[in-house]
Parts: sequence; structure tokens; C-alpha cells
Amino acid sequence: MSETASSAAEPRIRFEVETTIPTNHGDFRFRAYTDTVTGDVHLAICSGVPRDGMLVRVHSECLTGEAFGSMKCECGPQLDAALNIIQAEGGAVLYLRGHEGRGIGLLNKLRAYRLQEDGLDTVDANLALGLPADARDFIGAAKILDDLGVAEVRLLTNNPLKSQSLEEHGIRVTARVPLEVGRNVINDDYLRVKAERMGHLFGDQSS
Ligand SMILES: Nc1nc2c(ncn2[C@@H]2O[C@H](COP(=O)(O)OP(=O)(O)OP(=O)(O)O)[C@@H](O)[C@H]2O)c(=O)[nH]1
Ligand SMILES: [Zn+2]
Repeated sequence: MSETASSAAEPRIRFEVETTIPTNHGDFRFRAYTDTVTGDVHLAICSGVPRDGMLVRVHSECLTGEAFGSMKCECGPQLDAALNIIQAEGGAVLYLRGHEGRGIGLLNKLRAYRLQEDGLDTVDANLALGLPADARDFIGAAKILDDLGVAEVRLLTNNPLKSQSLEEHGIRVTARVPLEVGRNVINDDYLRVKAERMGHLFGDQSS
């Protein structure tokens, strides 16, 4: 695990600083990394000593869901639940900036929300903007795990493609642990579309 900021031949992520932050979910070590390609600052929010087999949540930034309690998605409740579980069990939340709106950014996500007001679903709204339904990559997350000395994880997600993407970048995902929280009357349809069009697994499909 890097212990000092380094400027050696630039790898994809650069460790910057580590500090403890007490939160409503308990104390965590926050480790900050700069993505040297995008400039985004990602966080590894760690409880306990990182180790192979630990529980990991790879979480995409969602300002509307996490800071403002938007009911259009379930990101806020998922982040809260992940922090609680990882505080209890040990592990890490990798909080990926630059993943806002599945990688299209805040402004385009709000444009997509505007189109959703006219009846487009979460996939078609992105496509109507000329953008991919999902523009994220998970190489930064894999490189942060490398830095933590972790090659094998149990992943908290409902999205099997996230496990697949980590595996493609050299991280072994030994189990997918469902994270089904935050369903409400407003996002029920949105979650159905994620299951039908984006491969997310909920409820009975989950096992
Ligand atoms: N473009 C777009 N992005 C959205 C929308 N709703 C949520 N998001 C973004 O989606 C990202 C989270 O992705 P999700 O598809 O909800 O879930 P996931 O990360 O693939 O899978 P889980 O690990 O199960 O949470 C966050 O960055 C949100 O800002 C939407 O309607 N349109
Ligand atoms: Zn969200």
C-alpha cells in the first residue's frame, strides 16, 4: 500500500493522502487517489486492514441521490447501507468520482432527467443525447485495489457487469453480495428498467 504521495512514472492512479474521518457510520480511513488520466479524485473509504476476500463496494458518485436525497435512484440508501455493512465487517467503499450519471457527468444526467420527464426511460434518455447508456470504466477501482494489496474481493452490487469489469482488470470477484435498498414509489419503474435493459439483478433473480 502506498504510504506517501508519489510522482514516479505515472501509473493510472496516484495515492495522495490518508486520514481518519469520523462519520455517522463510524470511523473510516479515507485514502485519496488522483486518476492521472481523467484528473478525478477517487476515495478508498476503509474499515480495518485491507485484505484479500474483504467486502468491497465500488460506488459511482451520484450528487442528486447522495447529497439531496433524490428519490429517482437508490444511490443514497446504497451508499449508507454499504458504509454500515463495511463498518461492521471490515472492507472498503471505493467512491468513484467522474462516474456521475454513469459516466456522462452531472449536466448530462440532468439533461437525461429532463428527457425522462417526457417519458424516456433511463437508457433511452442517454441514447437520445447521443451518449452511451453506461460510459463508466472500472480500471481506476481495480488499480486502487492493487494499491491496497487486494487481489480478491466480495463485491456489494446488483450489477454483474461491474464484477465482470473488475475481473477484466485483474481483480478476482469471489462473490456478488446483493445491495437491494432504497426502492420507493418513484424509482420502482427505474429499477425495473435497470433489470430489464441493463442486466441488474433484483429479488428472485439475485441468487
Ligand atoms: N445517466 C443516468 N445516470 C443515472 C440515472 N440514475 C442514476 N444514475 C447514475 O447511475 C450511477 C449508479 O449506477 P446504477 O446503474 O444505479 O448502479 P450500478 O452502480 O451499475 O450498480 P449497483 O452496484 O448495483 O449500484 C450513479 O452515478 C448515478 O448518478 C439516470 O437516470 N440516468
Ligand atoms: Zn443516483
